[in-house]
Amino acid sequence: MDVTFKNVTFAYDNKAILHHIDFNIPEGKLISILGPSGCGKSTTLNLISGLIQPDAGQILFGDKPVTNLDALQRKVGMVFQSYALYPHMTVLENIIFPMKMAKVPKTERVAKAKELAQLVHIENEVDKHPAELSGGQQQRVAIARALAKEPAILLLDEPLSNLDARLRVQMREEIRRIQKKTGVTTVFVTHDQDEAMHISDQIMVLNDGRIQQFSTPNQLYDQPQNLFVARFIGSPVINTLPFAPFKDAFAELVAPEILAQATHIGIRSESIVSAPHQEAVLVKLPGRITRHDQYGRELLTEIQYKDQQLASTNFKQTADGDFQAFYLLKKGVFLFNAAGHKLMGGEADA
Ligand SMILES: Nc1ncnc2c1ncn2[C@@H]1O[C@H](COP(=O)(O)OP(=O)(O)OP(=O)(O)O)[C@@H](O)[C@H]1O
Repeated sequence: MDVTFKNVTFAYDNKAILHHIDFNIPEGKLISILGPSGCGKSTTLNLISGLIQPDAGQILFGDKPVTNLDALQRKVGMVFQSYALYPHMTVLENIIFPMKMAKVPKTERVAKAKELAQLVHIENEVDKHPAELSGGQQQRVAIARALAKEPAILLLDEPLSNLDARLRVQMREEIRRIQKKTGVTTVFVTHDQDEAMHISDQIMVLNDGRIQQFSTPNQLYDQPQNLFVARFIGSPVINTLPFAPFKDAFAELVAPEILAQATHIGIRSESIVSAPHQEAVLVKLPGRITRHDQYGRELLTEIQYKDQQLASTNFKQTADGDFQAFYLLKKGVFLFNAAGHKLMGGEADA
């Protein structure tokens, strides 16, 4: 089922949380809502679920307006950070519970619960109680229980934050697999850009109750619409510097109106190279290597250009203090105006 928000606004006690939000979540896709703490991610999810209602605007599931329907009527499945399993019930009983509430006949619900246990790879633990399971296993049960309702939409609110780093990576792959297998439209809330980038068909980047960009992971990285998205997506974080020291070097490269408006330049670390190979070069600049740091496989090189420091992850090792030319590639260099809007970079032919 696809989900549409039309001009949705929401406030807590007169404090505006979401401002005129418009979006469409396509059917059968996995969408992440990504943004810093307090930006309105859970509020957006709760509006989709029907736990809260908007102050203005419309919410549709498919063609059907659901703005005034509660969570039960909307048929959503929810999984939270805390697994919220029933401790006195076995795994199988936990998965069965929503079907029991929906008065699904007994043999049918037991068969369905076993099928779901298999889907989430928990079939060998069905007679255990939640306390006997690891965090990852408990989250599998929570997902199976949410799917037992045959929800129109599956909503996951930071479901992996209680797991350790390795298990998080494993479980995000699992969620992706389960979502693909079931085809259920899924909305996943996270503040972890790496998680969102790996799991999603599309990512809605929120900041301060406003959608900054709603695109595929690659588009967010290669074609950020503003400085916030450019800085929020990507690791290491993009170099963002004042444009003034670069202005002369860019005079021949960009239109005069862009040159006049640009206040900041964003440069991805891999777009700063010591020698260009096949890639399209934007500009050659003089610089001094000030530092090299090896982090596992990654060599991070610090380059001084005029009074600015740039970090590259795509540089050949040379002696520190060396003067040498470096190159900025076309791909991964962006110019922004004072309001943070992108003026140049990330075009399809770059
Ligand atoms: N029940 C509530 N009453 C009043 N204010 C609330 C309530 N719930 C959330 N807020 C406020 O609404 C804003 C958005 O909260 P929300 O939980 O949607 O953010 P979030 O992006 O999910 O954050 P986090 O990543 O920290 O969970 C925050 O400023 C929060 O303090």
